[in-house]
Amino acid sequence: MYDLIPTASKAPCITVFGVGGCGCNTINQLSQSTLNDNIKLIAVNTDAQSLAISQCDTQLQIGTETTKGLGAGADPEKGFEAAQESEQTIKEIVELADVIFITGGMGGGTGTGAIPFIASIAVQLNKPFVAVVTTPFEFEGHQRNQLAHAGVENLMQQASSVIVLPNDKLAKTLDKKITLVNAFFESNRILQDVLQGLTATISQSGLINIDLNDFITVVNHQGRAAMGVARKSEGQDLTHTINNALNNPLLEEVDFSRAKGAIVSVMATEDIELSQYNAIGELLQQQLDPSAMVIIGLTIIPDLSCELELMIIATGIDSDAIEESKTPTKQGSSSAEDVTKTVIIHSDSSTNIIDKSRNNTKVNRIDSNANNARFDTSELFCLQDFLVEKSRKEEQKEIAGLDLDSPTCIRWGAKVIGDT
Ligand SMILES: Nc1nc2c(ncn2[C@@H]2O[C@H](COP(=O)(O)OP(=O)(O)OP(=O)(O)O)[C@@H](O)[C@H]2O)c(=O)[nH]1
Repeated sequence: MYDLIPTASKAPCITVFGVGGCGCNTINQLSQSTLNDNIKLIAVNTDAQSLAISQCDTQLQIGTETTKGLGAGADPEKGFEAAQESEQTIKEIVELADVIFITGGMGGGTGTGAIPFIASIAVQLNKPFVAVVTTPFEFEGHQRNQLAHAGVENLMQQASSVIVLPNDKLAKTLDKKITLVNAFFESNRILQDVLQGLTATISQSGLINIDLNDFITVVNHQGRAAMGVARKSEGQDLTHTINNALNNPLLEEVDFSRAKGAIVSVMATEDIELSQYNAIGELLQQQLDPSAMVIIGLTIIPDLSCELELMIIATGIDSDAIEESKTPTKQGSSSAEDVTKTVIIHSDSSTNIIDKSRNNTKVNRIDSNANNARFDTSELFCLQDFLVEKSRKEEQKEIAGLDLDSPTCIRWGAKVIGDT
């Protein structure tokens, strides 16, 4: 029923498409940070000039015939046609990925038109993906906003997990004197935080890995997705940190309790106590629907600059829960400072070149089952056994005695994936 894959096996290939001007800015920012080398960043644009100044290693100019190297002129039809013209190349890139993130700004031509197209290819090729898009500032005008909202709706037809970062929310939350560039930087940093958290836990670098199939199950829930990040400093209350993550000021106000699933990535120093890890699970269960499938991964980062960091992606939130929850029902609020974080996951990230020779692992979609609560505190107690076992094995400097009947979290040196 299960295949055992040795630790040395490859981590899932995560491809991030940054589409249009906004998407390319995000990708540029991401390329400055330290990322695992299983993450491929692709800057996609119609605008050749903008790509020329991109710092990202892999660039894809789409629609060379359609826009002649210029932008799509705020015409989503053109953006769509441009992506269609480059369908074959997009397919080749998507085919090589195990998990896909697509990011960009809605409201212009390239992002609004090409993001849903790339999403449709991911669906065709049966790849799990999450889309993270911005909506325009109010001052950008009614027409841009309308285009953006139509674009989000269009994307929702393709994507099961769509996270919306309203730029207007940025304007209201951040210091009034902040420059536009810095405001964009804050917004782009959210994606950076989430990606770093996710990749550490989906990859094999986590102490308790999020199984790729669990990830697929959660992101396949139909409906909106939302994400939140927060950090806990010494002496701060854990409940406060969780509330901060659930009330992230830069995101749409959503009612997390209406989510059908959540992926939680915990990053902590080696000093994390079992009781703390346990408390995170219990507190989250109080905040989320009891039937929600919640999966929690843990990554130990010895030189983490705070006590603990938390990243939550909640999925399967129905659209009504977005507009209805203008006033957060949960206690606590957070400031932009709360979401500031620096994570060093791997120091060996190098190139972002796509390796076309790489064999691709086919990822099957799994039917989601909202009533199947995955989070079970009994698993946490296995952690203690796991830690004892780990230190014993480290002393002996050997990996032995894998117990196939044990839950994933207590198997050291092996990753378990479900039937594929
Ligand atoms: N958060 C954030 N939003 C941005 C950034 N750059 C642009 N935007 C937003 O994204 C929307 C779309 O702008 P672009 O991404 O430049 O447009 P495009 O998709 O390249 O489309 P065309 O220029 O028409 O080809 C804008 O209306 C802004 O609201 C950025 O760096 N960060």
